[in-house]
Amino acid sequence: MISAYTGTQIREAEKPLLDSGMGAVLMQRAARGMAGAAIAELRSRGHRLYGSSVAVLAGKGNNGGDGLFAAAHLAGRGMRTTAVLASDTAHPDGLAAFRRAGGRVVTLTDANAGELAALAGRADVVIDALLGTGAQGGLRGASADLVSRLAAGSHGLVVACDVPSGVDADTGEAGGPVLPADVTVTFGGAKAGLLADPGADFAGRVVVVPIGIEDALPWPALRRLEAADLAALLPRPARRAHKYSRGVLGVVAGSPAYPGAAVLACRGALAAGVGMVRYVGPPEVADLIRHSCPEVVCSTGTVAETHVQAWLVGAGMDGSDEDEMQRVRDAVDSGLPTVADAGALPVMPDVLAPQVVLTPHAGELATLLQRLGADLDRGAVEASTLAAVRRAAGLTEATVLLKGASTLVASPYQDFYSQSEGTPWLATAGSGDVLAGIIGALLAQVGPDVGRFRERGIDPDERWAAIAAMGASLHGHAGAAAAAGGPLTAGRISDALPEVWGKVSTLSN
Ligand SMILES: NC(=O)C1=CN([C@@H]2O[C@H](COP(=O)(O)OP(=O)(O)OC[C@H]3O[C@@H](n4cnc5c(N)ncnc54)[C@H](O)[C@@H]3O)[C@@H](O)[C@H]2O)[C@@H](O)CC1
Ligand SMILES: Nc1ncnc2c1ncn2[C@@H]1O[C@H](COP(=O)(O)OP(=O)(O)O)[C@@H](O)[C@H]1O
Ligand SMILES: [K+]
Repeated sequence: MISAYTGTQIREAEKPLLDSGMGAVLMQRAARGMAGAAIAELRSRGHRLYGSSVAVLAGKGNNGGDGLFAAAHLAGRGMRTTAVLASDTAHPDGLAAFRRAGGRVVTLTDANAGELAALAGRADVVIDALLGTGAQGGLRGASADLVSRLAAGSHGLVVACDVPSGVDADTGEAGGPVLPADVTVTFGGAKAGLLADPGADFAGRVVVVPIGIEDALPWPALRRLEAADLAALLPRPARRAHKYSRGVLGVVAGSPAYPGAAVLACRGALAAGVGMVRYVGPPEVADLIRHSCPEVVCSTGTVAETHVQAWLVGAGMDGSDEDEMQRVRDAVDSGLPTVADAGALPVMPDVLAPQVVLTPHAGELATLLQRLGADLDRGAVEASTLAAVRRAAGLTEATVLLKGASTLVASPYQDFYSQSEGTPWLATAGSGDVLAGIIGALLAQVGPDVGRFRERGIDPDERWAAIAAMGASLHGHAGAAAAAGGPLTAGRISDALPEVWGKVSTLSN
């Protein structure tokens, strides 16, 4: 499990060490770690260290200090180093070390931003150390101008110091121009803003450098399940298992206009190991399901008549069929774990419960939040994904999964996840229906098994968020495997899932 923290959490963990006079030691650890990561990245790209050039963009705070010390280490390894100071002041010890190591120093002004962007653009490595966790808002003035020009032109490898400058470490919001990093070297623990869009767009690969504060870190602001977590949490059928003991998922989905969504959701669920799928809905949709996936048991019954462990509602529903909408409401009212997607979202009661997993994309989340009184549109959700998904979980008391390049999951309590195993090829029609099917299948199988989660350090009351995150992770892994670098159609995510599941679940912990 990857744990990520807010800047405030990291500062609080650092405080006892800073109070005991260890500040310089922490900075040295950070700077050494950053220099090491830059060297490793350069070598992996076939560069020789000696004679390569590095430009460090240094702000006036401790982030700039880290960057200057790291550049001093690189100068000591034979690299040609230039520091672009963003203001007249710089971290005094960092600057002194940099000068002693033979680095060249230039100061940014409004007049020379273009010239210095060109200079930095010619360096083999750019270290972005303008702003870190102490940033208030995005880059401004000449620094913003420098970064805009650098980002727009050609440049070498970009290593961000702690966070890409201008990305809010807590939220991932970007309040101005940001230089996209190839690698972000972050200190003491990952920052939540590196795992949430738009921050994740700029972070590149994230490398965490321990600096000695790790034991003092609190409960993380955001977590990411890794393959080992999936291995521990995914169900395995017992020897005496039968289809009912393995979990049955009820599906209320599809409409005469969108029957395919129901098929894709059922196929996702079947591929995710559920014992049985029971479909209840209009005969036209049931006919297509019978033809496309004969494993599904179809009926026209009510929710009360259908014995299941979990429900999937809403995929491909357009709200035109009142019987279907009644089934959606009944499924949610049943109190069983329920994944509610697409057409179910507009008819959800305002207040739900954590075993209801809502799966909006950004546009649907904006509509949901507007209904609950918030004044924000799709763009505002996309600019502030973590805050938006948290707000939705807080208001609805449901588990909310926000789909996107990074998929965020918020429980209404304190657990938050970000999964990003997928590929942009997953942005294809029907992909979300498959995700709903996978999550529904997991809810039916592992929803009742609180022990499994407790053993993995997950509070049983918070397991719904973990299950949603497991679904997003499997969906991403399967999508990446199926795409294999090329285009993808949604049905192939399900086709790839059993093999991905098999590989992941045999990993040892
Ligand atoms: N506290 C510590 O001992 C450690 C801190 N570390 C580094 O220190 C960083 C935090 O340092 P600081 O608290 O000095 O903060 P920063 O270096 O992130 O920035 C703060 C400085 O920038 C100015 N500033 C804030 N927002 C601005 C904006 N939008 N535009 C222009 N200037 C702005 C502030 O006035 C302040 O002078 C971390 O990100 C990390 O890189 C590491 O060295 C590890 C140890
Ligand atoms: N750029 C992207 N990178 C990775 N995954 C993505 C990207 N865009 C979308 N996805 C994933 O693809 C799925 C799309 O779901 P959704 O928007 O509901 O599509 P649909 O309604 O067509 O089924 C979600 O799981 C989402 O996280
Ligand atoms: K930075």
